[in-house]
Amino acid sequence: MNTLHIQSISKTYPNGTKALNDVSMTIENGMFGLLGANGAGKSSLMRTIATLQSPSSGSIHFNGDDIHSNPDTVRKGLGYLPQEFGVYPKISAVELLHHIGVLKGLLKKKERSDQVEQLLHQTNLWEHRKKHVHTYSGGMRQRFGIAQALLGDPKIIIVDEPTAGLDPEERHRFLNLLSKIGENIIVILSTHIVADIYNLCSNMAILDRGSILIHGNPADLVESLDGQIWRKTIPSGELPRYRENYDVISTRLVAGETQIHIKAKHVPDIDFEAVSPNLEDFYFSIVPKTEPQTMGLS
Ligand SMILES: Nc1ncnc2c1ncn2[C@@H]1O[C@H](COP(=O)(O)OP(=O)(O)OP(=O)(O)O)[C@@H](O)[C@H]1O
Repeated sequence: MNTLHIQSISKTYPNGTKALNDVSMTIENGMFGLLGANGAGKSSLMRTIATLQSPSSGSIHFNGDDIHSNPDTVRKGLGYLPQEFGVYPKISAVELLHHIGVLKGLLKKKERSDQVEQLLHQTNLWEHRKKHVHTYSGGMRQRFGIAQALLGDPKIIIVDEPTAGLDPEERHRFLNLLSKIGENIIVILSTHIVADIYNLCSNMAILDRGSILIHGNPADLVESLDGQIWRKTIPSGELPRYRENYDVISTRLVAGETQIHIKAKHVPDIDFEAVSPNLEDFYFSIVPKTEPQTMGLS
């Protein structure tokens, strides 16, 4: 079992932005989802775990090693797929993987070739291995990103917003790949897509303005709202009145009509309908309301 122990991490950038504020949690093997709106601090936390930046205070231990005191030891066991992978050189996927493998210290050619071949099969890129990576579709690039992250047999993989811009089929394929990988190592998935976390992750945390609001098992968190979510379709002009009188956690347009979800321990009014809560309801019920909430966290 691998263990990542994050203790009281804070990060303030030189311009004074406080991106992380006293973040603590322990992550073990499996898929861990980090959910939060734009600017919540997800990438800052990912980059700190990946040792690409140091925290202003606090520490992170991976299997007992302090990762910022021993970055080299930790980097060997770590794979990172950043939000922006950058510019791809005009060389084939197989050549690029060999190149990255050498940078990761896989110096024995035979061992490297075996890994590259196995990863190209695992990510379904074998038949495209001779194509230049810059000609790949978005989904293929992301799968290539996972292949390079897995080179060197890491014990922890960090993927930052990996499904942004993928079509539904590519997204499905990519997430299946991640969940298989997550059986044996730690996979940390940062996203603002709630469904991805609910479907894949055994544990998750919600980050809001640099702080962890809650962490736990997604199904348990959702279950804690059982019997407390109510739905009603209303004329959109009446929304302000409902906001005044009820705890409206989210609104969505359904066939041109406004549907609201409210949170209440008892049926709020005769024409509200009880609904089974989902992770979106949980998210909106816990994140402080700064502006009107809409379904979908983009
Ligand atoms: N290098 C930096 N210098 C200064 N401020 C930064 C830097 N990187 C991020 N920030 C700021 O820190 C806060 C957290 O940003 P971060 O990118 O970690 O959030 P995020 O949850 O990953 O958001 P997104 O989903 O938009 O990527 C934001 O206010 C952002 O503008």
